[in-house]
Amino acid sequence: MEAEKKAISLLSKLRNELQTDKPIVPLVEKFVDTDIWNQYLEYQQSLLNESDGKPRWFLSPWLFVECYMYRRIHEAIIQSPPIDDFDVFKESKDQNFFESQQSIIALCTYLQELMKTIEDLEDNQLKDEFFKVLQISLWGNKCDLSLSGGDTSSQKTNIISSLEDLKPFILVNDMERLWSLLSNCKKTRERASITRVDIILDNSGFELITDLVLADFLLSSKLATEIHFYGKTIPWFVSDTTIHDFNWLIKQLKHSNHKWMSKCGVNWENHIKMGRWVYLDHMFWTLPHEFSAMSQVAPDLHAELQKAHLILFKGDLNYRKLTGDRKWEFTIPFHQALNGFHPAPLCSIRTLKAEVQVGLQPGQAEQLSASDPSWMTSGKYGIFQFDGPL
Ligand SMILES: O=P(O)(O)OC[C@H]1O[C@](O)(CO)[C@@H](O)[C@@H]1O
Ligand SMILES: [Mn+2]
Repeated sequence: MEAEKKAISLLSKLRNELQTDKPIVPLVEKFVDTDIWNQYLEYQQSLLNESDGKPRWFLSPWLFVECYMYRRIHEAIIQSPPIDDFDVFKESKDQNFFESQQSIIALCTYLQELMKTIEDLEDNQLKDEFFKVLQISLWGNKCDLSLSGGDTSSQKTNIISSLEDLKPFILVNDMERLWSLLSNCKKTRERASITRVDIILDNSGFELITDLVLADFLLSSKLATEIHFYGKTIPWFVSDTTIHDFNWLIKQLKHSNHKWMSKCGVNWENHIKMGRWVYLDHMFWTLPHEFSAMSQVAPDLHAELQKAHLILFKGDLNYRKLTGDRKWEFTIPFHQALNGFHPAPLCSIRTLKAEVQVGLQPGQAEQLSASDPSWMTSGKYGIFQFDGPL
């Protein structure tokens, strides 16, 4: 109880700093990333003129301040042993999973049915199925909890039957290019050589299920032979996946009473055991840096990603970090907005929740603004935006 009281008082202090636009203060508790965070704060300070004073909540870049808020929430927890490994968002993440049960059952059933015939599918049928699981994973990204302030945001309808109706909401659609890349890898792959797809995960609960369905499909269709998943080392943006969420979810499936749900759980655990699926994390994903800084700030991670044949970045926050969260012209090429970040061919799979979007056709953004003013932030629109081999 003493620890809880302490954490709550630290969190109240944080809320007060935020609400009254106080200066952003350095982190105090020693942790693996403390020095890097404090250096980044100094860098933000260096961008200001003398007269502008200190970085502050209402004034500093949103990407930085929003990441900092989640890192300070974590600081309040690690400063309060013995509850220093408590995940303040765990309850809402689990709730999202349980509330999405029906959709999860539908997905697991769909996947297991597909598995029965996958070996016999013609190329064009396989491509159709690939596009389906990609779209499932895209719309799975609607269900994050940070947009709703942690309120429930689960998937209650059957996503598979909605795919056709949702197609007009895909603003950039590079699915064909993903197919070309992976089907080419499959055709030209020598025996025993590998095709590795890395998935930079976003939210736990329903979205994670959709990502695992995609990952399982990639293996079963032989479009890939190995999947590396990246999650977060600390609770992040309410719903993001940590190793505990990842393991918890697979266990939930495995022990489910539903035949196909538990089959998925068993298969997925097996993928992990056999090393076909590898879960990794790295502190870089919970730093405030944009991805073009990765080769400098986290060269080991950058070198690791270079070994992938394709990297899929799930979610809105990853898109903001890919593009540096800048006020880009809507028509600027994605490649340019990446600002030199290209460890391997990569694709953003994201529903739009923040005001950054590049690579649109001339006039497309203007048309959207006229017909649907909240198009950039409602999560209603989505993209598959690919930056191919150089
Ligand atoms: O889980 P996702 O798709 O990264 O969404 C997180 C997004 O939600 C917000 O926290 C609130 O809209 C954005 O700032 C952030 O980019
Ligand atoms: Mn998220």
